[in-house]
Amino acid sequence: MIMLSPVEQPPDTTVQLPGSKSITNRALLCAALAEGTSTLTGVLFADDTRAMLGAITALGAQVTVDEAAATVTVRGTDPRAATGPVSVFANQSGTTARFLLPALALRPARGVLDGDAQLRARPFGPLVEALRTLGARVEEPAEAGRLPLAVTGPVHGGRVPLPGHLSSQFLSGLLMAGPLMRDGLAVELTSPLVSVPYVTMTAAVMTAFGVPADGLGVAPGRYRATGYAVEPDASAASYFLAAAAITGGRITVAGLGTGSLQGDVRFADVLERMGARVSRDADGITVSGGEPLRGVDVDMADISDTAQTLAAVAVHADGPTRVRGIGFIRRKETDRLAAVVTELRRAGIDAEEHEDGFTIRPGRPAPTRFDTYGDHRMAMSLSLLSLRSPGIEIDNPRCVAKTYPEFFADLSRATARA
Ligand SMILES: O=C(O)C1=C[C@@H](OP(=O)(O)O)[C@@H](O)[C@H](O)C1
Ligand SMILES: C=C(OP(=O)(O)O)C(=O)O
Repeated sequence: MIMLSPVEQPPDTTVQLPGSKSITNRALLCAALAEGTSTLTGVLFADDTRAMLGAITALGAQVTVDEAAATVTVRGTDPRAATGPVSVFANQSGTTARFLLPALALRPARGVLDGDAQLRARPFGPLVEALRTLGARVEEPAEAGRLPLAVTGPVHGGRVPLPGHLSSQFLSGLLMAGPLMRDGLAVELTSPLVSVPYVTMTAAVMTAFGVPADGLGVAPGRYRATGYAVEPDASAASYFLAAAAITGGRITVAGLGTGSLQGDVRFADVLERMGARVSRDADGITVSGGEPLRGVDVDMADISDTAQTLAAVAVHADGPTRVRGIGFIRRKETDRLAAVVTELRRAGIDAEEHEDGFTIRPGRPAPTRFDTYGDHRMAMSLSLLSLRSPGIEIDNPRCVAKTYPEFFADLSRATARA
């Protein structure tokens, strides 16, 4: 449990955040599949990226880590030449699991993929079906469409139908393995794609490793080793930008410029619509207190990792906030719609769950010990309620280690609290 106290004065600071989880895990996988040795800088070290480091090592890549310098070198491998069985444990990491399964399917040997209980509860069915269509044998020893899974390739590639409404990670994972498939890959989406900017990010990272890709297909080819600088994490940035909006202070997130690959930088646009003052340049994003915050009606299907952050901001607005388009976040680390509404109600806030989102009405949070459901984003978002209200406690705060082990220390420093 961690107890947080309100800020004494609004922050006025610049923060340097750890590297993007999503970009780190893409760059690690592309480097692992590349010819030659790549050097990645600005790398995130957290549970999710450690899971990916373990996974690419199991694939046969040679990895050297310099955590203090946030640097990893990766000598790539060709999984198509693999001989023996391997097993990969993705822990709680959706990206690691959904990106690794297609990579394991490149191997002409058996690969087993598993994760912890939280990840075992998340869907893999569309990926299982797609890999079968592409020529792999997939065993589902527990439950259909759930981890653990065992895959034996090699996949030959070609055309494949894929639903898009559950997660974009299936598409990203298939695309990254695509160039190593004999026939390349052409995906036909059978339902609307969620989290679209993450697929654009996938294509951008693939292109940086020498394989031009669009968001739906890729020709056969090899990745080339490269030097790659990972941007700071834009989802992590949402907590700091929200803190500035809630307190009326100023926080600049360095290194997240207008050219960012991460869709979640658009969380700042939502704050701007709520009345916060936002400025962006090539080096960073700044939020500084503007007018009193207004409620908004917003579709967050592209930036759903920031929906819980917005719920915390919405508590401090002067009218209701309605968030739409994110029914699929019920299948993340927890049912995030139910969790955020349940916890805000626990603090006496008027919050309502909808099939596709939630409505939050402003209020003053009562002293509350919040449950986090083992979801790092519940912990990080709910901690923002402490900025202006006393008596806020967060249960199991260590769950932030999934993507941001130093979150509480960094938030305390940025908002000048002990
Ligand atoms: O591809 C990625 O890096 C991610 C895609 C998103 O997941 P979905 O596509 O499942 O929404 C996001 O929530 C997750 O944190 C990271
Ligand atoms: C949903 C998330 O992660 P993943 O799907 O990569 O486990 C997240 O980081 O909020």
